[in-house]
Amino acid sequence: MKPESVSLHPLGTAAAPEPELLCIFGTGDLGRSLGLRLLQSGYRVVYGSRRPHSCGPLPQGAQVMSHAAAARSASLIFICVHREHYDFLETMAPHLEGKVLVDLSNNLKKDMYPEANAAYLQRLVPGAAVVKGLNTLSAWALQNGLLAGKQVYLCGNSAGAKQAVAEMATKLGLTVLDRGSLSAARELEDFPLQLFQEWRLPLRVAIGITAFFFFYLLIRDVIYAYVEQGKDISFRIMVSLANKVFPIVSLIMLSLCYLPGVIAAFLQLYRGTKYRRFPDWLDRWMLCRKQMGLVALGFAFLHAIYTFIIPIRYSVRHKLISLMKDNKTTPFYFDNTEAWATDSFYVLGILGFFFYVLLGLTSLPSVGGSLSWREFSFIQSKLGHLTLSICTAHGYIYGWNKFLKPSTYKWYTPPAFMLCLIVPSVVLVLKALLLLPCVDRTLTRIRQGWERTHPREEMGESKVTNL
Ligand SMILES: NC(=O)C1=CN([C@@H]2O[C@H](COP(=O)(O)OP(=O)(O)OC[C@H]3O[C@@H](n4cnc5c(N)ncnc54)[C@H](OP(=O)(O)O)[C@@H]3O)[C@@H](O)[C@H]2O)C=CC1
Ligand SMILES: [Fe+3]
Repeated sequence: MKPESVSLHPLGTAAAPEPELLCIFGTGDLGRSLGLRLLQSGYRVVYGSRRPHSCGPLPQGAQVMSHAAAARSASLIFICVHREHYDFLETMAPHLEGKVLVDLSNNLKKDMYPEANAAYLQRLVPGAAVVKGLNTLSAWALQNGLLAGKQVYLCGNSAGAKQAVAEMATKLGLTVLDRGSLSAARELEDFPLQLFQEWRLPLRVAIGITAFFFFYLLIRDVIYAYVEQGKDISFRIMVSLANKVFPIVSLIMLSLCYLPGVIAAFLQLYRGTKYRRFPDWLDRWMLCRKQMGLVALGFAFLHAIYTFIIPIRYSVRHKLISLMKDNKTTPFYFDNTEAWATDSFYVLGILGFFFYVLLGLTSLPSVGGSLSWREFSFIQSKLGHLTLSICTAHGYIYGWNKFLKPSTYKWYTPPAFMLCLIVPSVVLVLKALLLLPCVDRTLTRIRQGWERTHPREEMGESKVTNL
């Protein structure tokens, strides 16, 4: 029997379609990095350049031609040229008829031009479908392949054109978010200009608290010793003073993460509804809680590291050795209470830091994303308040025997650690009030949509409707 004929070609090779050809105008930083990434994702790339023969090194495998020739060969064109040079595209308009143009341009500052770059491009080339997007990427991220899961925005008037760009972006590993029509282009162009937007408030608060406590401690510790005792202990600025400032800032910042939640709860209780907007300042505060927490964690890290180096400092070693040499060791009786206090102080510090790190880890998108909403809110709220309680207790135990000593109040001022306990204590007391069964029940009902209507408001409203 004759055997059945078998194809000697590997499966599907003969039928494999040629990879799609994409065009890039501009052989600058962005053009080159984007081309490289597209080639690595399996596309073919053709560059359109003013100087096809002298445009410098391009990614291996890419072709380079004049703008017109490159535009003819592809249906999707990335415009990697600064807006200032877009005018050449007007003369190119006949070659760009029916093409999808991706505008990746950014400006140096907001409102530089009366219209968005993408709208300007659409006006220059009315026959093309302009899509604004990918402009939040950087040439550096493209070059180094740091794209996985990164969110990019698109907008444009043609659904088909947006679909084509979205498919390409997904293939690069990006997550695409459609922001609607081309009228959103200005908003998209403003995104890259927002420099660390969510970090500004937390950083400003952290710098403010750090500066205040640094000078407060400088006056109380260093200047006081110089003026009252004639001692120069300015070297303490480097470690002792810094290691007092860091935990203080950390604890205050941590409590500032939980204070807006507590204020919001009281506001909801007072208003008897959750359907009224919070004041703007509270909204803004709530939105930067994660950043506040991370700044707090940073300062806690510094405190932990600084604490480790204390025993190896020159001044500490000097003090110990001179005590031993002079044989001036004062009788050192064992005090059980003191032992309990110091051990508890260290243990609370360690536990507090451990929960702090746990909180920080759950704020990472990769970890937080794997948790359900209940798990996430349990960790951020219950574990958060537990961390705050432990760290506050750490602070109280630090000063347990100092509160009543007159020598603590140099120049009639309270020590810094006492001041820093005010905000966390207030937060914890308010939180404890919210946990009272009667308050908690009402708050839970409000959060489930129940509303306490004010008879006066009702009357007012009915009066208005009667008029
Ligand atoms: N660099 C980045 O990380 C990012 C840049 N962008 C945006 O991408 C665009 C390009 O940026 P970038 O690549 O950094 O800039 P470059 O200055 O590195 O490159 C711009 C390219 O535009 C072309 N070009 C310059 N002048 C003209 C002209 N008169 N007419 C026609 N083409 C011209 C040139 O290519 P040729 O000589 O081949 O014609 C040049 O290489 C900008 O709008 C920028 O805002 C957006 C996101 C990130
Ligand atoms: Fe501490």
